[in-house]
Amino acid sequence: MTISSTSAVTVTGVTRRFGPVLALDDVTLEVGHGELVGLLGPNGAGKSTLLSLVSGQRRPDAGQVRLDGRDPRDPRARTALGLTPQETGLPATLRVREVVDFVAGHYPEPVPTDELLDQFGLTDLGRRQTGSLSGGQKRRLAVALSLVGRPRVVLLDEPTTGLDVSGRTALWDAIRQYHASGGTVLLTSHYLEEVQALAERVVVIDRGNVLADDSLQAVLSRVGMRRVQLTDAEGVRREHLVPDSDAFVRDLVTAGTPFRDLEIRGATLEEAFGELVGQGAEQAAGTTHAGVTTNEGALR
Ligand SMILES: Nc1ncnc2c1ncn2[C@@H]1O[C@H](COP(=O)(O)OP(=O)(O)OP(=O)(O)O)[C@@H](O)[C@H]1O
Repeated sequence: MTISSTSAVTVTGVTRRFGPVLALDDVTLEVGHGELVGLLGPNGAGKSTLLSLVSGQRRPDAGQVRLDGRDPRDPRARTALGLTPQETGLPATLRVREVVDFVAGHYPEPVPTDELLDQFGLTDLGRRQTGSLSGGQKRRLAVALSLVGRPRVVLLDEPTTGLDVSGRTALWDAIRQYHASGGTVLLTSHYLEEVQALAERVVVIDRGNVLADDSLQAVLSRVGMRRVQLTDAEGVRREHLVPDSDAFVRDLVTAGTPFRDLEIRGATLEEAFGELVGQGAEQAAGTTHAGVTTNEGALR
């Protein structure tokens, strides 16, 4: 892979250990300006470690990380960076508006506080102390704070975990709006639906290794199976995973098998992810089977 020094983020041959744990194993990744990249992987895959290296919080044991062409441990490289870590410690006695004003005060051209609060549905909570906010409200504020300085690059570690459906949708809109204005986003998520809804490019990581790095469409197409759903003559809804749905339906018709309410769709990102991570685990363990636990589209 050719690494360009002018990319938003470049990670070249990066290895990071924590004692005996190899969190990242010779990882190379490039994120161009204006890209929206979803970083997927099961628990402990190395996603947060990667973000902590890109944000300059940690140093790689080997390899190089660059943010806008600079070492992210240099504070000047981080002036154009926004970050929402998995957990954000908000000062409990400060009001929402005060926290936004405080963070905004560190930037030359911050988003006006009213505009930011409105964008994240926080206007009515502006006078509330952050300690009294619900988990979902705190999360929305944490993501809002990452955008207050009009960053060029934003790293979001599981931005919508703990949010209800409307909170998640509002946050997706805010992320899309930021991206549409030219911003670069690297986000991790356990919600595959979220990555499928937002990302143009997907990087799948497991056990510190990049298993796939491709467009969303290309990752989806790795799972060649089609899902055919139909209701049979007894009124029972049945589902078939088949490589060629046209041939499958043709065979049903030729055989005179009665069916109704036919639905055919391609693979979801969840299926593609399961296949990719399953393959990686098989290679690592030399086994023939590996499972991925899924729960309502969330990977844990
Ligand atoms: N400070 C640390 N000390 C020791 N081990 C660590 C430390 N930070 C991370 N690790 C280990 O490194 C590996 C990668 O962790 P990381 O947090 O990057 O995974 P992740 O993909 O973000 O997982 P999750 O989806 O659970 O957040 C894990 O085995 C983790 O236990």
